[in-house]
Amino acid sequence: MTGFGERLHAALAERGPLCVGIDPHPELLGAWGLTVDAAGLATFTEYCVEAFAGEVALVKPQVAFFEAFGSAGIAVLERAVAALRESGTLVLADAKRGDIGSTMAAYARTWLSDDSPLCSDSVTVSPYLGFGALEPALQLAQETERGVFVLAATSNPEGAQVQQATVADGRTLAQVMVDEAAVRNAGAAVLGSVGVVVGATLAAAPDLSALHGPILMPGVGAQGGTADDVRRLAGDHLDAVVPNVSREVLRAGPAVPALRDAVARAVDGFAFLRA
Ligand SMILES: O=c1ccn([C@@H]2O[C@H](COP(=O)(O)O)[C@@H](O)[C@H]2O)c(=O)[nH]1
Repeated sequence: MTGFGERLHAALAERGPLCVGIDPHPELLGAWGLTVDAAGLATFTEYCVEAFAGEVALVKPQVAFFEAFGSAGIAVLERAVAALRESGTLVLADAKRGDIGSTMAAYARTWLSDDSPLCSDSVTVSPYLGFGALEPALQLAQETERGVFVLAATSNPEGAQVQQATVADGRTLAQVMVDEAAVRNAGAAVLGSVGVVVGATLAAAPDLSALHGPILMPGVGAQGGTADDVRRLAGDHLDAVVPNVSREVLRAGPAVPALRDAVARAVDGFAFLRA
């Protein structure tokens, strides 16, 4: 197996520069004519897997919407992750984990260990307990050739209160997280496996020039970010940016062809990222 960054780079080139989110909001379950319970969640997720598996480069299940249904929801998530990975579609578990090192090690095993039922290709992590606290996840990802996406500058307006605060040398905390990720990617052949999250809703991105890793850009569509915003924030890093779209695609469901058409439209809208 090659490293996650390299596999992601190849998948984006083959299937288009897009991450599609599986976010089973209660409103969407209702709009799809499904019950807001574990059975509705299972059907919603099956439609998504059928529409996206083998078609999309990266799929990002939002773990919170599965956890909300307890063990039955987690079972749905386990099946979806396995089916997507089996099809060759890379999976990013959006779990945003971050804790003291010993607890972080357990989170890392959950999402990044070969023998875990939730084992994914990559996971989102929060560095705001200190980047060093992420070490168990960074280490396991390296050992198992998986990836992590570190929250740097998130798409929600509240994030700025913490992420735009500055440290002694004048850098923002968001920039510190990007720079820490860059250290981990040094020497990677194509693209490193430590990505960052930079919201498509931001006025400006941190300096990404040294990152050499994937840049997940959520916030397009439902949160107001546009393809032009992605272009503006991507700067010179077109082949590293992966826009995420969740509700904007999912609102086209539940018909599988309609979901696939929505994916195709989104990929077309980001054609400039292939440059
Ligand atoms: O900064 C961030 C980090 C993660 N997200 C997640 O991405 C999707 C966005 O969903 P949309 O429906 O396209 O708005 C969702 O799962 C968020 O938790 C983010 O939006 N911003």
